[in-house]
Amino acid sequence: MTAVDADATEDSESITPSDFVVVANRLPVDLERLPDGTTRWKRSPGGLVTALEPILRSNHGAWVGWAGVADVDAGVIVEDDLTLYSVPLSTEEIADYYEGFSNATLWPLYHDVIVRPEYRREWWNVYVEVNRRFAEEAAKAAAPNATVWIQDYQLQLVPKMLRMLRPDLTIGFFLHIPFPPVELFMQMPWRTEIVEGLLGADLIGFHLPGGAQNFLYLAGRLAGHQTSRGNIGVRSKLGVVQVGFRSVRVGAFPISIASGELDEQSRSKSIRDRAKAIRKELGNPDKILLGVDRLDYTKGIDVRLDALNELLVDGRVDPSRTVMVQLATPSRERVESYVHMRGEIERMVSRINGEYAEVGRPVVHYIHRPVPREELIAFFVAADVMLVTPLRDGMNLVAKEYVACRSDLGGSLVLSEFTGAAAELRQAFLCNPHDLEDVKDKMQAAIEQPRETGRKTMRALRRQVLTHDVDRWARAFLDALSHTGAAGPALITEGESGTAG
Ligand SMILES: O=P(O)(O)OC[C@H]1O[C@H](O[C@H]2O[C@H](CO)[C@@H](O)[C@H](O)[C@H]2O)[C@H](O)[C@@H](O)[C@@H]1O
Ligand SMILES: Cc1cn([C@@H]2O[C@H](COP(=O)(O)OP(=O)(O)O)[C@@H](O)[C@H]2O)c(=O)[nH]c1=O
Repeated sequence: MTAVDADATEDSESITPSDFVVVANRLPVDLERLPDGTTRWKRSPGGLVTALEPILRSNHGAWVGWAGVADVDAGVIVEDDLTLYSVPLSTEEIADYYEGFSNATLWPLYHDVIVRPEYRREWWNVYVEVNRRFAEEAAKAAAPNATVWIQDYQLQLVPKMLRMLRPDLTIGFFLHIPFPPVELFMQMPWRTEIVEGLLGADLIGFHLPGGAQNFLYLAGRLAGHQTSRGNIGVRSKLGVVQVGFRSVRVGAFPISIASGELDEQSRSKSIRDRAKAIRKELGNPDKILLGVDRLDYTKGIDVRLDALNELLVDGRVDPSRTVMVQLATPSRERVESYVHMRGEIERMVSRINGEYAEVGRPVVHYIHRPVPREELIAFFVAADVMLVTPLRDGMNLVAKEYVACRSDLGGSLVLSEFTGAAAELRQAFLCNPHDLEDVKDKMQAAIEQPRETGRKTMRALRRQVLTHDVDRWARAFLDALSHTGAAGPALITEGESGTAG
């Protein structure tokens, strides 16, 4: 392991621990290795950072996570009111913990086994070891009676490990991906260890009541604990698991985006101008269809390409007046199923273009690299039809971002029923991605939607997205956590209080 520039990092022994600690697989910054061998930090503020940054800063918070590159020990980085504790991972640990157990076992199992999960003991052993290191780092970062919020499927054992190290802490856990149906979860050879790992938390949050309910049932069946019986609500009616003297709460807290900020950004002149320029660069088509995803088999990029192909074959879409843009960020590129899927998608794009493109006028524009934020917003503003067709997705923030960017009330959203977002965006063109005819019908209806109907629909969608932002999500979860039995001193949060209870 090489150490990063000693001037930028500090020795963890000399740092004051924090009252609020976030623990996630990735830090909110990525370390970049430059061609000359030196490194530099690149901020990657996603929705989670945006939502938590004010709370973190008001509480002199800390973030524990991996810096995104192998074999580098970045140490502890102290910014004004925020301390970053990096957890170094070796090349072998990335292969076994991140690419292996997290993304070739848990990810496919939790996404309805679209791809067959691989159960390998050596991956599990490294997952346990790496989770232990995250727990140890979190224990160092947390002040007495602090609140610690652990994020996502990569770290499901951390709640129990951390509780054993630091019983004084209030511990929350949030799962960003779906929690699977009971029958699928039962495949997992280490199912009891995972359920018990999560039960180390005081509050376990899921996007949807269904996932929370599945977990509640398994806590009784696999770990033998007493559980509450009533239905779990959205930000309300939490379930309870009795773990000895501790009551663990289980709830549904659908995540969202910084919608107000995005709405404002999308109204700027520079974005509007860029959106117009994009349309012109695409040859001024009547309709621009857009897909924006990590290149992941869960996202159903193949589904929408298949549907478009058939609509073209059937003559229901005119290739001279319609263009599709697919922005696909590279993701988990060393995992076999991702390599395979990339080949499939690229074959489908060339097949459509081979049949229907003219010289200088492809029907499908495919970009396989990360797109800068401003450019992405301009694409949202330009697109007439947004295609969000996952086979399964925990939430899907892209769907909400598209809606937040449409203050002009233009555009239509085709949205898979198998996303968390579909539970909130009911007015979208909801489709079943397993039913190709349904996807084709919804795509065609979205393309042909009359302007006035579209405006009404978009107004309703925007009301939902603008009133349920990521700040509300974080506050609802943290308020519920502060009402659990174990809670220490309340955190300083801003604005109204959440509705969970
Ligand atoms: O860190 P990576 O392996 O590059 O993957 C990126 C993130 O993907 C997943 O996102 C999920 O969280 C979103 C926000 O809650 C949700 O909208 C989406 O449906 C999920 O797929 C993953 O859960 C994160 O941990 C990854 O960092
Ligand atoms: C393609 C692309 C996306 N983004 C941003 O990434 C996130 C994606 O979030 P979502 O919940 O839809 O899905 P996953 O977490 O990936 O499973 C969203 O905020 C996009 O705007 C981006 O910044 N750049 C890109 O090229």
